[in-house]
Amino acid sequence: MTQITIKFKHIAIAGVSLSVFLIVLFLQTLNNSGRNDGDQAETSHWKFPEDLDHADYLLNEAYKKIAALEEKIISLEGRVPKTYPDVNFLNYLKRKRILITGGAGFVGSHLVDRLMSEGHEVIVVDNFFTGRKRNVEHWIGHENFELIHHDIVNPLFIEVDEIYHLASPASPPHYMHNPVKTIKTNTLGTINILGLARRLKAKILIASTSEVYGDPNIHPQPETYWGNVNPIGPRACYDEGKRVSETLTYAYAKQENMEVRVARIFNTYGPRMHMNDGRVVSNFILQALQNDVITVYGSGVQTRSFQYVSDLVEGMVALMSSNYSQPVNLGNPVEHTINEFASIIKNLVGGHSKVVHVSEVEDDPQRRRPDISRAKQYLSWEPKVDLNTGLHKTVEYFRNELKRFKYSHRNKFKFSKPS
Ligand SMILES: O=C(O)[C@H]1O[C@H](OP(=O)(O)OP(=O)(O)OC[C@H]2O[C@@H](n3ccc(=O)[nH]c3=O)[C@H](O)[C@@H]2O)[C@H](O)[C@@H](O)[C@@H]1O
Repeated sequence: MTQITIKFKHIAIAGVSLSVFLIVLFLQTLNNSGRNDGDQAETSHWKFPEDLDHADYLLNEAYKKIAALEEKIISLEGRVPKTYPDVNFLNYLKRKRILITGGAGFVGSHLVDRLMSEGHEVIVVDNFFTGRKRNVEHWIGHENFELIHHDIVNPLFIEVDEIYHLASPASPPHYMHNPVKTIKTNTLGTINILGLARRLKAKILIASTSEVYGDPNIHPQPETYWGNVNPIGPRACYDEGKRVSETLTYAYAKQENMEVRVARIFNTYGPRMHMNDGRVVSNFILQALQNDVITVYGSGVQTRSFQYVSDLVEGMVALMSSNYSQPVNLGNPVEHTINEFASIIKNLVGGHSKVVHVSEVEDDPQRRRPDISRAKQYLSWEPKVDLNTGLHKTVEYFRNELKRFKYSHRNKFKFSKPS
């Protein structure tokens, strides 16, 4: 049935194209004969007004036919069933209604995929500041999926069993773009979502960050470390925002007797990172793919430990289903300097990019590596995807994104190269 419909569509489109072609040909002939006859206006038998009227009439008729065919195509397209990724069937006892705030973002959308494929009902709430409909478009229309355009700074009233609260910009250039809004999202937004969880008696997982440790004096960082954050620096809107978010979570848990989970997420990368994300993984890969200079901020001896997004998602799901309510680090403990990371990307992508050192970033944490003993002990979780495997997938993703941008006129002006 689908094939017949598609064939019919092609025939219809071919028919419309042929009609348009014949009409244009006819009009051109008319026009040419008009011009030729005009040269010998005195002797000609050309009846200009009548012919023009007739051409108008034909053109109108053609427009009508095209409009009718277009309508037909739209109605036929509506009948072609959309296919979705496979999902398990869960009976009503096991199936949960799960809210993911920020579910159209990079991490959120991978979590959506995981929970949808398990067979749950997933409701995504996103204000699309950094999230994109494209990240979840493969679920739009699915009976278990709902997408709500909403900013969590305003209260939200829906009915769910569990909440993953991820909504917040996470990349430094994004969260510094509007620091007040970042603080509002992580304070007012978190209060609204905790309030919702309290009303519904729903279990809630808060996405916190390694940034609560600031520029750490203890290495690697265990969850018991209280951190070293500059409260008035450029990163404070996010670092302090997330610290307040954690404080609120435990205040609600104690006062309202709620079940809470807190994931401290370390540097995460993978497909669906935004082209304009601005974090080191996407910047370096895009620079290498385009043979631009690879920009290392500062000396490049600062370190990070990178985890692939599927590992993070597994960690979050394990944390939610555990009985453990204290904060848990989710990250990959394999640590690299940024200089090393630049070489890794350059070797992986190839090309002839040069690595250059540009000015350092204010308050840039100098060392970061998670101590994941807690996650191992309480969640039996540890990362599985090594850097090489994860980066291969991510490079492939960005290669395709660049092709999309090259051939899509719509996107031509949207992507500004990382600098
Ligand atoms: O990726 C993440 O998950 C983390 O990213 C950021 O933290 P940050 O480690 O500063 O992330 P990047 O912007 O990717 O920077 C990593 C290091 O690379 C450097 N960098 C970044 C970009 C670039 O083009 N060149 C470069 O040398 C930075 O100066 C920094 O030392 C966020 O603040 C965290 O919330 C988040 O958990």
